[in-house]
Amino acid sequence: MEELKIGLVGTGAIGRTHIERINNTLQGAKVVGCADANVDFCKSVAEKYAIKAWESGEEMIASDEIDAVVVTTLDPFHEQYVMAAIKAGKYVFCEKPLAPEADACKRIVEAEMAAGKQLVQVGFMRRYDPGYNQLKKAIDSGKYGLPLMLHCVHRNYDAPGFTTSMPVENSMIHEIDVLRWLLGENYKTAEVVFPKTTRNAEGELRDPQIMYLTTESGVRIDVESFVNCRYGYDVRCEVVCEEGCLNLPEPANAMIRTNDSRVTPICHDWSERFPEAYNIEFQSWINACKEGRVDGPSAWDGYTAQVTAKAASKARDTQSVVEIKYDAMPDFYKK
Ligand SMILES: NC(=O)c1ccc[n+]([C@@H]2O[C@H](COP(=O)([O-])OP(=O)(O)OC[C@H]3O[C@@H](n4cnc5c(N)ncnc54)[C@H](O)[C@@H]3O)[C@@H](O)[C@H]2O)c1
Ligand SMILES: O[C@H]1[C@H](O)[C@@H](O)[C@H](O)[C@@H](O)[C@H]1O
Repeated sequence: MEELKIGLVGTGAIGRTHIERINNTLQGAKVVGCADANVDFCKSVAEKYAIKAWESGEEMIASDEIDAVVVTTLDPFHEQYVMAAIKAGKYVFCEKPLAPEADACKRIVEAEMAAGKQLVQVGFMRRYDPGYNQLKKAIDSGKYGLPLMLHCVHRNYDAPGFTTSMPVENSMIHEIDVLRWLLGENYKTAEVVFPKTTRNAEGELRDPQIMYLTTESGVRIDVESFVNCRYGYDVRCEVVCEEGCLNLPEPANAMIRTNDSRVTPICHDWSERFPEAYNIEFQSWINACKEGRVDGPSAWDGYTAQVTAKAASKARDTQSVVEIKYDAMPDFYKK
């Protein structure tokens, strides 16, 4: 296959950054068509990139003008387009979370298994971030002993429209996935506590929240989510091992002397913090599709992450510690 022809559904904030990277930075693929519930806006995006605007995502996915699909709609609408791609037998990259309900993720897993071939990759891009990869290499080297505790922070400048379930199910789901990948084990229990709520939280949103996870071997993790921190985008991860402490590197920004102070700017949002991770993630997805395989986070990883998130949500709503139960991984997903 020469160039992979991609149809993208969901021309919002991240959808547009993915069109930009695939068409102007990466190699071997082009987004040739797009669709969105907001048809007029979709047309303006299509015009900007000189690609075709479709009125229906499903029709675009079924069409033979498209080889592969990218889904970047809002979370509740991922399932319908992922299912349409599976039905059409096409590779599909779906932004995280795979779906906001564990049952919906399970339906996708079942549909993919019934199709007889892995087609789905989930957008857990932190697995491709050079910083997290440095942590993984250091842990796997064994030089510092076993990881005992992880202290993590995930702060967003703001989060319009967020409800109380979203810090876990939309935001900390990144940590749920990447820490499971980093440590190579599943979780055993979850707990979520509420510190004092910020005056910047909209409506009923409880923000910040702290999620505690324990792994099967007993590693203890705390993740602070503060989605209205009002100073920038801040992602931190410290892994405390038996004989050493590993810290996620922060992006290198020049220190500036100005106005009687020394300032080191930090990122404003995900697009500034993780551009390399998104580029590596997509280049590797494109290459794998062209070689006829999926080698990134699978539908099973998407399902497992949402099972964990739902347990954490239950823990949050009941203010108790909840034990997490996973189904056994089907052979279909074993590498
Ligand atoms: N990996 C990351 O770091 C990262 C970063 C940002 C967003 N995301 C994920 O990407 C997705 C989109 O987020 P966003 O920030 O771009 O949101 P957004 O609101 O900017 O864009 C969402 C788009 O989906 C469209 N849409 C809604 N319902 C639809 C439907 N039924 N059919 C077709 N289109 C529909 C909307 O019109 C909008 O254009 C979310 O799932 C989010 O969790 C991931
Ligand atoms: O959808 C976004 C995205 O996944 C970001 O990476 C995360 O920091 C935000 O909290 C989330 O709302």
